[in-house]
Amino acid sequence: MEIQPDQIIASARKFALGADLRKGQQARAKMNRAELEAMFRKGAVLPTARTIWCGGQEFLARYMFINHVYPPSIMPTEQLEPMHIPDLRLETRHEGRVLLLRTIGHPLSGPVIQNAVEDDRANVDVLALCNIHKSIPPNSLLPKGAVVAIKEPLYEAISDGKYQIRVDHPSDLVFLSGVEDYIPLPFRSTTTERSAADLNADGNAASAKKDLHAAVKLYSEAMQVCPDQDRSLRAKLRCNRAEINLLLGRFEPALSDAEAAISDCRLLVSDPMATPSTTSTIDSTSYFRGACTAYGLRDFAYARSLLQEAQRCRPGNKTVKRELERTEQRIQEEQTGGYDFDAMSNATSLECSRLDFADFIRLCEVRDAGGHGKGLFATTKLGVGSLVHCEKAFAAAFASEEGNETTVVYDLSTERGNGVATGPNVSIVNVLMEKLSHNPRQAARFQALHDADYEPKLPPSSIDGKTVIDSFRTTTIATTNRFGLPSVRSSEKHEYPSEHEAGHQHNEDSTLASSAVWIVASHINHACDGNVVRAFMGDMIIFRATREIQAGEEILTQYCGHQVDSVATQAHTKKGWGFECDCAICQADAGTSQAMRTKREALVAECKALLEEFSALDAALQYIPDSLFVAKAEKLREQLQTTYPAEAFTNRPRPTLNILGMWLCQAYVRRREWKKAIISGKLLLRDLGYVVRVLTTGVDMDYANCSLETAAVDAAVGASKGFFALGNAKHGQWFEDFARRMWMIEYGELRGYAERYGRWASVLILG
Ligand SMILES: C[S@@+](CC[C@H](N)C(=O)[O-])C[C@H]1O[C@@H](n2cnc3c(N)ncnc32)[C@H](O)[C@@H]1O
Repeated sequence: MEIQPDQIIASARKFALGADLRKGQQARAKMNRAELEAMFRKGAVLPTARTIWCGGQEFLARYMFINHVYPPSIMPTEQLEPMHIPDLRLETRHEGRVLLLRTIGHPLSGPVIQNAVEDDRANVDVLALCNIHKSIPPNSLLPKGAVVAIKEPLYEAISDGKYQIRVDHPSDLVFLSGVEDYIPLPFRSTTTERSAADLNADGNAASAKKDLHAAVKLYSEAMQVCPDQDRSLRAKLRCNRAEINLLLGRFEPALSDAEAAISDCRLLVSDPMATPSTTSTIDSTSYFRGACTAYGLRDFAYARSLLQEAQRCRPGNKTVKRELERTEQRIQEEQTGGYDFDAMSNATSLECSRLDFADFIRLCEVRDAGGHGKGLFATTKLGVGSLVHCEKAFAAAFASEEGNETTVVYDLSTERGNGVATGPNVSIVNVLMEKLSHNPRQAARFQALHDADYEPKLPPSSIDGKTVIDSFRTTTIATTNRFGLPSVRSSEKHEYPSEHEAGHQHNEDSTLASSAVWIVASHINHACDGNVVRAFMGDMIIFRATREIQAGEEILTQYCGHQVDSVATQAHTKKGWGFECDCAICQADAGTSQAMRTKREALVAECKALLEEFSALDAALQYIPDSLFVAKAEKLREQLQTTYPAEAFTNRPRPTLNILGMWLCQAYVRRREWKKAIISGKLLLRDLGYVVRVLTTGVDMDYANCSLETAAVDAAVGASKGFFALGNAKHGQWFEDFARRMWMIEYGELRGYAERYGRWASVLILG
């Protein structure tokens, strides 16, 4: 049976209303220890996810609902008053209190990680950790027998009649070593202290088994017991831990370890106990680790200087030489924007979406954009098609990496989900929480992004050895700033609009189940007629100018596709991003009467029906549209045009005309009606805001008010084929060059062009 997301959300909302009525009460009929032990026995698995239908597609999805929004605890554990499980009250956050618990089962992992827990009086319950990145093995997080503090816990009923202590902010859970003096006696650790060398050896063994989280923990424990005077072992431990943190993407702690190891090595040189060969090995390793982490933090200049030091320690080392060359290439890219886009495209695949390229962000700057908050502005004049900005994602979650089982997180208080309205979305928030929690300086950059006035704004701080990050604020920032992106690249066949669909890929396109956040690009504000378009290759976002941009001009992009009119567009931007678009197209449409809008809406529905009818025939037969179809389409197009007040829309895009315009261009090519192919191509370009003048001497094109979409390429291909067929090779070539150039701007590369327009040609041969 098909289940729609709306049904799931409605039943969760009903449940949450019921649960709120029990706020402050004690839980009744809870599971006992035996039941919990059975549920969390070794090897147990959660029931599989439910199949749901979303955006016309079938998905396996798990749902997680947020009913309470609250900030993370900023209190150190020892300053909180201990409580016990029976003190917990439903739907309540227990401020100023702490639960000291021990896990008694084996963790289960779904949208959250759960385990059974007990307090020191043998009361039991369920603990649930939210916002945990899937790369963290549940068993390394909540293994049986772990002693943890849950700061200012939230207790809630969950929809299947059970209860849970819910942790939304990872820093609200603190692992205890068992020696803290506030720990209840039954939870005290009885193990004897082990030497740093033994712990280091265990860390190495865990690392060899790719148990990275265990390895970091062991090296950290070794650091704690390593004698200060054993500088050689300290430096080794730091290098080892840096290597593992590097693999885990925890670059900031990795860099501080590498830098501390470098300082240790400086002291080792003058240490009579240390042998020169050991010192030299540790020395070059620490420089190399430092360089790799600086590279991971995208500080390529610093990475280069550390690699040069590593090279000094180990002249002729091939790995160092190779890394130095790679780093030089990144420095070149960030200075000149001279990317090898073919290499970028070729490097991108379903299996590899995270690319190794630098950012080119030198041509723009972030500054105040008046009523639009901050914005991105050109610092230099940029020509049509020029590369404006290219950036690697700060954090990305790819549907291809996540598999087809998706977690849909839905906030019942804000009625917002991570893509639930139009399609499941993999969890960018979990990716962000992992990155921010271990890279506080990076967290500060992310938290400076637009947060839709979220309160409270807690700066990243370290409490109980953990970086405090508010997962709800992170979700808000991610929702406001992320872009939906294709799993591979924009030019993939299935990622660009089919011939009957106009518009860009945008955030709410259900095919774009992946999403990512780019720090600098997040400052770009919206306009329906933006002056740049974005393309994606893996996790790189590429903006090119669709028209000439003056120095000092604001860079603007389309967040979402065109709606039927400005009222609908403004309602859409208001709902999604909290503002009403006031771009030139929306302003031009403001004078359109309500009667005209209603008429337009009805005509757009008619267009869609007509083109769907045609699609069904076309798919089966490679059908050449007959004259009746074409006449109907032409008439509809003319009627639609009358719904745009002529004066207000002179040289302005009339977005709803694109759908029919694209279809007509192709239809005339298929029917070999070459004059009409040229006329409809020119008309469509005009409807996109280009001013085209075809003179005997050449073609004159004014881009000033254009809105670049695939429709522009279709229009130019139609005109080009028409001119060539009628023997005007000069104009035919001009439009073909224009078509390729527009494709390149829109998709960042020519890949996909031949495939799309080759199909037009193959239909011709058949016809
Ligand atoms: C991705 S951020 C863009 C950068 C943002 N202006 C800032 O200050 O960081 C999206 C937010 O910018 C604002 N914004 C974007 N385009 C706008 C527009 N055309 N008019 C008014 N506000 C806009 C809205 O507040 C929106 O939620």
